[in-house]
Amino acid sequence: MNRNPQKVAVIGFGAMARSLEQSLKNAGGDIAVAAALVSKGAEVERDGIAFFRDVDALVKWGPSVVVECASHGAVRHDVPALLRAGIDVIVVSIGSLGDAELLATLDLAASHGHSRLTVVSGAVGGLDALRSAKLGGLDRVVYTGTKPPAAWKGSLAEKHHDLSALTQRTVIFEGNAREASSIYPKNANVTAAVALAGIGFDATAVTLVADPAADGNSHHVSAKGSFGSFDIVLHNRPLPDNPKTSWLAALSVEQALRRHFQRIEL
Ligand SMILES: NC(=O)C1=CN([C@@H]2O[C@H](COP(=O)(O)OP(=O)(O)OC[C@H]3O[C@@H](n4cnc5c(N)ncnc54)[C@H](OP(=O)(O)O)[C@@H]3O)[C@@H](O)[C@H]2O)C=CC1
Ligand SMILES: O=C([O-])CC(=O)C(=O)O
Repeated sequence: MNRNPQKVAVIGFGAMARSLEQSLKNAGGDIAVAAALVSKGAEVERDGIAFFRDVDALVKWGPSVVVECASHGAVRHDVPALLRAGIDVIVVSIGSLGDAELLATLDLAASHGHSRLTVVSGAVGGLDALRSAKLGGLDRVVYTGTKPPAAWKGSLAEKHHDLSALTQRTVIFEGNAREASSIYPKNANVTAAVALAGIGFDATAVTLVADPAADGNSHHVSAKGSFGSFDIVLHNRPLPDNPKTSWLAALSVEQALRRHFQRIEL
């Protein structure tokens, strides 16, 4: 297994990847983003980073681990090839895993390449408790996500609501995690994290809200089962470059990457 901390690559070089790169740089350790797979038309340059526009070229470069910070499409089109090539991948666009066929493809690719796919906790928390509670039996898991109207721009919510004219808390989606994570691929990956840790994509109830009074992205997970019950609420600050994405999601990627290089996982 290649564990060279200087051969870390990212997929995508948007708000989250840039936050990760800067945070690692500020920390000054030996883990650094050294390569990035970016979209064909992307015009990006950064000292010390090799940019690739094709997954095969990235495989040839030989990353020790790849951190996906891009999109559901990247998980679908690029991650299987990396896993098959024996490269471990950390994914953040986990709403894509609501597609059972894709999940099976990734599993097969990892098995073929003797590699490992790690799913981050992202912008949400309490997943360890949810995973434990699941073993005793869960009756109900409910997720409610609230973001300011601007964070829903460019999503399906815009078709049904005049987001800039909203004056009160407005429910923009009610359903389950499978639908939510697929309809809102840039806003509802957290529903997949909750679903995977708990009672699955179909049984996890989801409500998504646009609230002009919200000053960040809130995530409320409510679970009930044989263990008892819990309610966890996170009030996350967004990344400066992307109001959709919580800073905590970028930090969870960094944390997963640091763990990848630990001999003792803390
Ligand atoms: N698990 C969680 O809690 C969270 C997960 N996310 C996920 O993280 C992703 C990244 O977030 P963020 O950085 O804020 O988003 P940004 O939109 O700021 O950046 C994403 C970047 O990835 C690029 N990109 C998209 N698809 C590909 C691809 N197939 N190959 C290479 N580059 C690609 C985009 O380029 P271009 O525009 O040219 O396509 C863009 O530059 C989100 O799309 C979402 O799926 C986000 C928040 C929380
Ligand atoms: O970052 C967040 O607050 C949540 C998010 O966008 C997602 O789950 O896709």
